[in-house]
Amino acid sequence: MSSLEEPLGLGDLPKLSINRLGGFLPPSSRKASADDHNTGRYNDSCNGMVFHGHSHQWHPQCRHADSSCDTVEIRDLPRKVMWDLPRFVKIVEVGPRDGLQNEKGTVPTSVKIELIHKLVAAGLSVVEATSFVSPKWVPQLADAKDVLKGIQQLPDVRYPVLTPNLRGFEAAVAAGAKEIAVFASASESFSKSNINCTIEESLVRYRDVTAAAKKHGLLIRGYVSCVIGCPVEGAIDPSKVAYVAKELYKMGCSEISLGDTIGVGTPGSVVAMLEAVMSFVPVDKIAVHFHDTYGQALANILVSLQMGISIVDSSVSGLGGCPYAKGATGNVATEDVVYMLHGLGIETNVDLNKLMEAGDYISKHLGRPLGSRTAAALRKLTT
Ligand SMILES: CC(C)(COP(=O)([O-])OP(=O)([O-])OC[C@H]1O[C@@H](n2cnc3c(N)ncnc32)[C@H](O)[C@@H]1OP(=O)([O-])[O-])[C@@H](O)C(=O)NCCC(=O)NCCSC(=O)C[C@@](C)(O)CC(=O)[O-]
Repeated sequence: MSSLEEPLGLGDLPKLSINRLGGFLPPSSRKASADDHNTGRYNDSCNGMVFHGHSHQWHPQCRHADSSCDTVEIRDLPRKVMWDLPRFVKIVEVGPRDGLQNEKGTVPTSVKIELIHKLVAAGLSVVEATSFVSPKWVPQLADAKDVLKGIQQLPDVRYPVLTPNLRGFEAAVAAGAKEIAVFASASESFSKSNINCTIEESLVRYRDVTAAAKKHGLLIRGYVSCVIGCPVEGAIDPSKVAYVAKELYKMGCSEISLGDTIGVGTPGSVVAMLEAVMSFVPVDKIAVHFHDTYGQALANILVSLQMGISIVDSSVSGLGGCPYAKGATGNVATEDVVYMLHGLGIETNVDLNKLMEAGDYISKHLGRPLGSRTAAALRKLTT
């Protein structure tokens, strides 16, 4: 990584100036030794804050006088301060589907395919490719078959596609899908406007789809939308989200993605919702999917990580919205998620530079500014 794409976190600290970091971070990620403490080598740079591995407590007042102090790797500090953050987060890139389904104009199939290739080249191991839905409902993705057939699927990369019914499922399999996603809602009103049926009707339908997928040995992702709020019904009770998540899990979804479709969640409401879902679905099977309407998405992701989640959906350049959720903005930008995660010392396997190239490519094609704050800031620094 070049220093410009490096987040101002605990990544490659020697490249960063102490002043820019507010004098807080030490100039190296190696272990601080007792010798360092005695010589006071770290005093200026860390304001006397040090983590004591033996007591598992944060000591803001420590002046490094205790030479027996058993310090932990400084790179690990965020995970200690913020309780057991995961070491690795799997990012599920949803831009080519959730992003492009909301575009007014039609994006050529070749551009969609090139975008997916660029995202995979950036290191993303899951790229949601398209939807096999009714073209009357979502004309933007009417070329689903051509997109899926056109991409060069790599063996270690997943390319899930949305399938709302058996018809979509069969078309997806015929086009080479190895993973499908079913999408239910925790809100009755949204279920009707999005897939034209009640929640219970959708679950019946998805039992057929998931049974067929299992027969074909396909992986199945399950979405619950409106997990915090609905454009019509307002706040959604966490127990409703937990119910739908549990049903999707029971029918064989190996990952349940919880969508704050209109982006109204805050860390407070997200904690309550996740707690309810975690009573029924193991934490390692849960993904979070935040839209950034109120600018809360990164905070919501952080609190989700603190609760043990390690799968995060996001969309390159913040593309997206939902055609049936008026006013909802795009998903949180993948670039911003990667920047935050790398700043926390969490691995993603994603190359931020290459990811930004993908964001640049699609933003230029759509004729709009970069939707990622990280990409926009780094571009300003380099021009
Ligand atoms: C579910 C249906 C199909 C019901 O649609 P319907 O109108 O109730 O059903 P229908 O069976 O009467 O079908 C209508 C027409 O579509 C055709 N059709 C029917 N199925 C298919 C299919 N699979 N592929 C292609 N064509 C299909 C069908 O043949 C018929 O064509 P006609 O006879 O009139 O010429 C429709 O409502 C639909 O496609 N909805 C999808 C809407 C959508 O994609 N919304 C965006 C998803 S985003 C989301 O859910 C949130 C999420 C996941 O991103 C998470 C978050 O952000 O929080």
